[in-house]
Amino acid sequence: YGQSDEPPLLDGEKIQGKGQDVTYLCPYRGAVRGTLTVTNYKLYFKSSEREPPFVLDVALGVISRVEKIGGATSRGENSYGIDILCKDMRNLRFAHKQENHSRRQVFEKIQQYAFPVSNKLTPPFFAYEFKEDYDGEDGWRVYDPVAEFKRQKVPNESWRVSKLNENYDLCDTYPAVLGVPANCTDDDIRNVAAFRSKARFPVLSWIHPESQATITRCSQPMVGVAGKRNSHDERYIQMIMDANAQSHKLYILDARPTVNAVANKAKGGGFENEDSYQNAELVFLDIHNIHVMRESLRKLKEVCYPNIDEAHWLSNIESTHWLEHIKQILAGAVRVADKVESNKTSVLVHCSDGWDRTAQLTGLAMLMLDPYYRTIKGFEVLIEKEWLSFGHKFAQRVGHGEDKHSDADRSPVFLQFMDCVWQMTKQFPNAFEFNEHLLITILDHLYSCLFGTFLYNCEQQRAKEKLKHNTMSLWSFVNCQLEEFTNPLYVQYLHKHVLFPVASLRRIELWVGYYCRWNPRMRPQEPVHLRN
Ligand SMILES: CCCC(=O)OC[C@@H](COP(=O)(O)O[C@@H]1[C@H](O)[C@H](OP(=O)(O)O)[C@@H](O)[C@H](O)[C@H]1O)OC(=O)CCC
Repeated sequence: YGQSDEPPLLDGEKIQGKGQDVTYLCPYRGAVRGTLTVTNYKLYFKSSEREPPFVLDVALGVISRVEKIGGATSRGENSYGIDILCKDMRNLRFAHKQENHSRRQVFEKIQQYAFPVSNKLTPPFFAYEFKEDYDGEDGWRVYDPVAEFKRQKVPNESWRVSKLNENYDLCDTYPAVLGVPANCTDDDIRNVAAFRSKARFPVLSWIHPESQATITRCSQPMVGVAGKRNSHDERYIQMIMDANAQSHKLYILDARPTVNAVANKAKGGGFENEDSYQNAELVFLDIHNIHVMRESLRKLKEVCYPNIDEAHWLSNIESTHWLEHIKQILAGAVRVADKVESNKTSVLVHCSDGWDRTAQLTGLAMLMLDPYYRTIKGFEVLIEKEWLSFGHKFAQRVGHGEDKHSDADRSPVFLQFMDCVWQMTKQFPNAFEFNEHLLITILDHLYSCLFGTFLYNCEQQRAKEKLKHNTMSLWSFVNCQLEEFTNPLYVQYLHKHVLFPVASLRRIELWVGYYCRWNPRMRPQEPVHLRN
């Protein structure tokens, strides 16, 4: 056949628009002439004069902003076209010929299908139209909360599995199935939930198989400026402590900087007063909020794309503070893991809402403490449990389908978690069954909206949308080709269970494989065919 410029189409994918004789202004390879095709899922550019052909294959979900460059009167070379800002650290610029009148159609189709929620398309995401067999793998069956509790030998004499939230009317952002102290009553739970922000009361994340020390998680107590107390909350935390016979102490690790924890009092929130929680020790971990992290990544993108100023590389990276934030998160998780493992003492982790920094800390600590989560299936369970089922607001933090690129609720919280996981794989190269390609693939599909896995903000919404029935799980795609995502250096650790990464800046590296992935100079010569 001739060199067709038609994109390969997925099941359910249809071409919506096409621009002939468009020029992609590649920051590294210069101007590339070719054809730009827009479908209901992706943007596909293929060069017409190069051998081998140069291809760009970009899921529309990764687009954060589309702008027209130049107008009818623009005369300069390549001064008339489209600028596309992406969520995965790159921008794409295409030049059109005015006389072709192709820009409008292409621009409008990209806008329409990159922001299906803002444009009220039905169904709202391509995930609802995409079907694939994946050798019969069903990723929706990877995680079952009761089975995961069973793997942790819960229920036991100290912890029970509660279905009080099965209709999500106790806490609408929590999972239906929860681990709670065995001797607390449902009424206790209702009273404790009333004292915690958004009813996200302390529940079990992980229990140490030998010591029975636990990691529990929650949101901030509604202490407020008046310093309100709640005897149910205080007694409940005592029950968590008593559930661990090894220790008469409990650490409450508040992820926030103290200034923000105090500021939250002004909105009725705040933190536990140690006088009210007798045997608890409160520690602040100094991890900044979603706004600081969003700004930090914005600066990092500026430094990494498109060109890298070799002379100022290190000082530019330092000025983004990104690596300090990564270090702070990893150091916080090490403290959680150390208290549980070395001190055999239970830890309660919280922040303001308990769905961003708390998920980072419990997830990372569980990776350090339990080798199961370092397997591919176990890592999938960890993401389903500590991130998806506990209501990390993926749709809002990523902005799925919305054209609100400056939304203050967007923030790279999950990306930071994956960056910390990558740091751990660098420090322990044979402790993880999965490789860097799995981490990058998960992040690509955090944006792509090809799978139902990361859609919406909490379990209740996902149940309502019947995602398990109407969409494919990302884990189907992963589990049908495990060899692609397996770390060849993996040694099934039989003895050494616990990993303590060194969370100091001298050991933290910039994840160039992700942040500079589009810059061929930063990577061994990439194949010309750039697939996302
Ligand atoms: C006088 C008004 C005081 C006030 O608004 O307090 C509110 C805090 C906002 O609280 P912060 O904790 O700084 O910031 C919050 C956390 O990032 C939280 O994530 P997580 O799950 O990790 O907790 C997000 O879900 C919230 O959207 C965000 O507002 O704002 C500040 O502390 C800014 C500095 C004053």
